[in-house]
Amino acid sequence: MSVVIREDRGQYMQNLRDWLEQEKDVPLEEMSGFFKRRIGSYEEQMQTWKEAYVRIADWIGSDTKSILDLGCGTGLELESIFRKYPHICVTGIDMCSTMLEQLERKYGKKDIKLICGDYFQEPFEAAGYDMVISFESLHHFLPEEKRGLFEKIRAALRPGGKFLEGDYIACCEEEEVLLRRECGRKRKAGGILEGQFVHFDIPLTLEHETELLRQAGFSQVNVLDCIEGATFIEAVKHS
Ligand SMILES: C[S@@+](CC[C@H](N)C(=O)[O-])C[C@H]1O[C@@H](n2cnc3c(N)ncnc32)[C@H](O)[C@@H]1O
Repeated sequence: MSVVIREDRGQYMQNLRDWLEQEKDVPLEEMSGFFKRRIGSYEEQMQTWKEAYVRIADWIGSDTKSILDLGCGTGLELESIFRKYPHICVTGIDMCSTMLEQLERKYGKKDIKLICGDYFQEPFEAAGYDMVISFESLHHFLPEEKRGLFEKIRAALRPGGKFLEGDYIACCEEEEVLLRRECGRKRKAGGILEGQFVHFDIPLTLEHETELLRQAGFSQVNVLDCIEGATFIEAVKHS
């Protein structure tokens, strides 16, 4: 399927440039602190993607018994999944304990295991999951960081398993380059150490994101849809 990432690319890029100029002196915030400070309004903010949260369940195969959710946050993407598959077994990883506490309050009675940690560092059970999902989390990382993570995701899937990524994808190379450059500038200005995670969006273009998935060994990579700027990509691990 060919998807349109932004309907009005020219206007979108102009708005982005204006916003970056307006925010140029705003310091970066460390990742988990960013979400912790916003926990009160977080779920309301994320309603931009309410349709995406509902649609995500359509892409979970009916034979899926176990899911690994990377950057699960408060579990917004799990609502439609649990509604459709109440007995599905979920492992959720997130580095923000405050987000996980909210998830626990909602889904504590479900078959769910929560890990408070960094998904780049946490080991994943080899061939342990039918699906790996991640919604609106991976666009904070550089391609060289994501490449190794995609290999780890592939190894965590059973043969025939799928990785479903729903994320912010840059509409053009200019957006990818502009945001990465601005992130680098802000990191330098704030004296942020290499390897420290900050909340700043550095999405890749669809071409670059899907190429990384192929490089990680996924032979079939399908673009499913783009809903309110969240692009869904399915990467299949062949048996
Ligand atoms: C925008 S929120 C999305 C959360 C959830 N998927 C949703 O849609 O509501 C991004 C989440 O990714 C988590 N996150 C970012 N980088 C992470 C990392 N390296 N390891 C674990 N969690 C991470 C953040 O703590 C945050 O909860």
